[in-house]
Amino acid sequence: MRHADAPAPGELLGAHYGQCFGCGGEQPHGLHLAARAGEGLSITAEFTVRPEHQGAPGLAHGGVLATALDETLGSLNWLLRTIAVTGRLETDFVRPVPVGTTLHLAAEVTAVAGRKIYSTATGRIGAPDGPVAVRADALFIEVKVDHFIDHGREEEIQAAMNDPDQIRRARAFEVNP
Ligand SMILES: CCCCCCCC/C=C\CCCCCCCC(=O)SCCNC(=O)CCNC(=O)[C@H](O)C(C)(C)COP(=O)(O)OP(=O)(O)OC[C@H]1O[C@@H](n2cnc3c(N)ncnc32)[C@H](O)[C@@H]1OP(=O)(O)O
Repeated sequence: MRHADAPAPGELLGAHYGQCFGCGGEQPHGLHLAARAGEGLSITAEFTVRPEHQGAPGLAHGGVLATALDETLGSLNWLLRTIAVTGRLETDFVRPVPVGTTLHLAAEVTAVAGRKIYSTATGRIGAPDGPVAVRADALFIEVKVDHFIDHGREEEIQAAMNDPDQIRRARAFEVNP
């Protein structure tokens, strides 16, 4: 079920962490992916491929495209107000994606079973109804905030803990009645 306090359909979701390679605004080479809440348990997102994202000349690296899918699927957490990490990500690369392309991504939750959140996403070239370039199916696993505190490098964890905005976000996610 979509959480009662989930962002409204159409609302832009901010970054869950400023240094995130997928969505963070403070990460110069990151994807700067911008996600928006959809209806029900769905999300849309856009990501424009820049020269620093190349694999082959003029084409996006597959791992970067997998990151865009991972980040979009991870954004579904905002609708469940659950903290979850990627356990499994199965990706289909259907078409090459040139530098300069805006990839239009759409993701939805397909099932939740205990801590397991199943979801699926597509990325289309140039427009929300453009040709499909990438697809992914994922399994995210719900974790407590301790997951990050226990495993993250000390200096970034300390910086995050000293950032009231970051703490507020973490707490907001953990409240999941
Ligand atoms: C003050 C600090 C503030 C910080 C605040 C931060 C707030 C941020 C908010 C939001 C952050 C979101 C960030 C999103 C970023 C984008 C998404 C990513 O890229 S995430 C990074 C990549 N992923 C990992 O690094 C996971 C590494 N893996 C693990 O840590 C563990 O393996 C983990 C947590 C995923 C599972 O470990 P277990 O010990 O908790 O649980 P077990 O019992 O193993 O699994 C639970 C169930 O899931 C299944 N499962 C687990 N992994 C599976 C897999 N790979 N395939 C199939 N099933 C799997 C198991 O079979 C089990 O199922 P059964 O309950 O028995 O039915």
